[in-house]
Amino acid sequence: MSLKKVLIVNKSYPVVGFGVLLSGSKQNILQYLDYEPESLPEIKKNIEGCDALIWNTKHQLTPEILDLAGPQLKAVSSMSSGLDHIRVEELKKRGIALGNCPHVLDNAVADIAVGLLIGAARKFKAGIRELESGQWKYGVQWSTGLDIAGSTVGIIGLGGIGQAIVRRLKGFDVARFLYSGRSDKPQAKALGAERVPLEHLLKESNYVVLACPLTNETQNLINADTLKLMKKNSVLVNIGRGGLIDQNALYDALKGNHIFAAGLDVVTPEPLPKDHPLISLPNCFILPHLGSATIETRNAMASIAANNILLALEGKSMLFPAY
Ligand SMILES: O=CC(=O)O
Repeated sequence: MSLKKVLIVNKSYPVVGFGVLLSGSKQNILQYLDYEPESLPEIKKNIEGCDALIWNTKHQLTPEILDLAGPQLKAVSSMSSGLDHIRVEELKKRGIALGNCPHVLDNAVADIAVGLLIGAARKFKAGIRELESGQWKYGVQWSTGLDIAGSTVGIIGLGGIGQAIVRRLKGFDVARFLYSGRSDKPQAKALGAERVPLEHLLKESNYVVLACPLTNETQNLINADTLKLMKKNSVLVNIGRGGLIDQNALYDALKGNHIFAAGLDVVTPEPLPKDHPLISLPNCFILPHLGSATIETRNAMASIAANNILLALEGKSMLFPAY
């Protein structure tokens, strides 16, 4: 293999990933950039002449950045499952191989979804606030939340993560699992999940879990109109992307108690400014995008991204090609 330049745009890229890249060829030149919000000018400065990119930044990989890289750019891998930060069609048009890291994070993200669901339904945020401010009261009606047993759970997007969520929640004595999405999932039968139209799912579910990718079709899927369909005592969980929800509409629905609570691992923007209105709400339980953040999962993702790149540079198919 001739000398190659791989640009890793990533904060604290796991050492296993470097190991994989170096194992493929001792001749790869590795450049490493920290993933910071302000790093875009630095990325633009360093990208020229790269043969491959590990693109793990919230910045969009745009035609302008691809032009700056140059025509030798052959391969791009995200270190994520979602590809909403990459102009997929543009890369395809230019003949650049593109890959991602799906499946390996399904369990870790599903764990966080269940954590959010319990945390939101059982008022963890309000309870912790009261505990920390010395307001812990005792009373049979204090801080009462919602049961999971006997409930209907609606999963929007029954992919690998959605399925892992259902598997976990089966242990919680959920009465019914519904799902909606673009296609019938063959796995649904064994999981006992029934495919229904979105509107039906929103009306029937006590828990609505967003586990779908962000696309033009799913942008603001949860908005003022769809929130109105949800039950008053329902909980909304989002482990997909912040853009799936119109956050102003969610704020109004939570503030007005039109729905009971929300549990969000993903928001817009990330990081969310500390004075953001959603943070002020006791019934909005927010985590800082921890979905895939376990040591094992991040190592596995780094290794897949590196293998995607190595394979493409060798002219082979990536482990997880996007097209
Ligand atoms: O959010 C995480 C991912 O898409 O991998």
